Amino acid sequence: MLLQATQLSCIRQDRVLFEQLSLQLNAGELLQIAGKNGAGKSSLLRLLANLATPEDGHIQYLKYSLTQAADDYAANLCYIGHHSGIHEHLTAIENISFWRASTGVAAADDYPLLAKLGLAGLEDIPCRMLSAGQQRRVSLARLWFTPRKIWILDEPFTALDQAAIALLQQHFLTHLQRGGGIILTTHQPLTLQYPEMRKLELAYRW
Ligand SMILES: Nc1ncnc2c1ncn2[C@@H]1O[C@H](COP(=O)(O)OP(=O)(O)OP(=O)(O)O)[C@@H](O)[C@H]1O
Repeated sequence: MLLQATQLSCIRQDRVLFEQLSLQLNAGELLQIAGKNGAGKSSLLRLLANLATPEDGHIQYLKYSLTQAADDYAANLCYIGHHSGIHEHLTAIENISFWRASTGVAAADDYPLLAKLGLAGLEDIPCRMLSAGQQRRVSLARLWFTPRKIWILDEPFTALDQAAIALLQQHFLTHLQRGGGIILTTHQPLTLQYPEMRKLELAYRW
């Protein structure tokens, strides 16, 4: 088991988004968190990414609590939230070089990767000049070179066209086959069959 959350509670603006919520993520598994707008999906992902603390409950990475193993967990996690996380003044190549350097991944020729992501010819212009979908592609490029076991992805398909969604879903499959795990939210249907896939529906609570 990669990740286990036990009896989590989360309160935002005096509203209990969820309580006594437990889940687990195994190697090779994709877990989709579903629910209406405002149900608390992003809030749950932020707890699972150790970016916020639950009101109650605890989270374990392997057999360690996140408070004990925060650094180890961070080194094995790739979290991509609603915002692209790219530096708009830097080019796609510079953004990737920055991520590589900041996560200790060796430098490499990233032009082929950007071409694979449909960004050929756009590698060396500031990202602010790219379209929303192209910026999203740059942001997601991390998933192709970051050797991290757990991916937590908040609406990864936002702004992507069908071809990019298909490419990303195929890459999910490769990651799962290598023993990684994925937790994601999406309002769009997943169109690939994954060997181990579960869906957790978060009810909207008033
Ligand atoms: N940092 C915060 N401070 C105050 N309220 C927050 C905060 N984060 C989220 N909320 C509130 O918590 C509720 C759940 O938000 P969240 O973003 O988790 O929902 P969601 O299920 O991801 O929604 P969507 O499908 O629209 O992305 C919302 O009503 C939101 O206003």
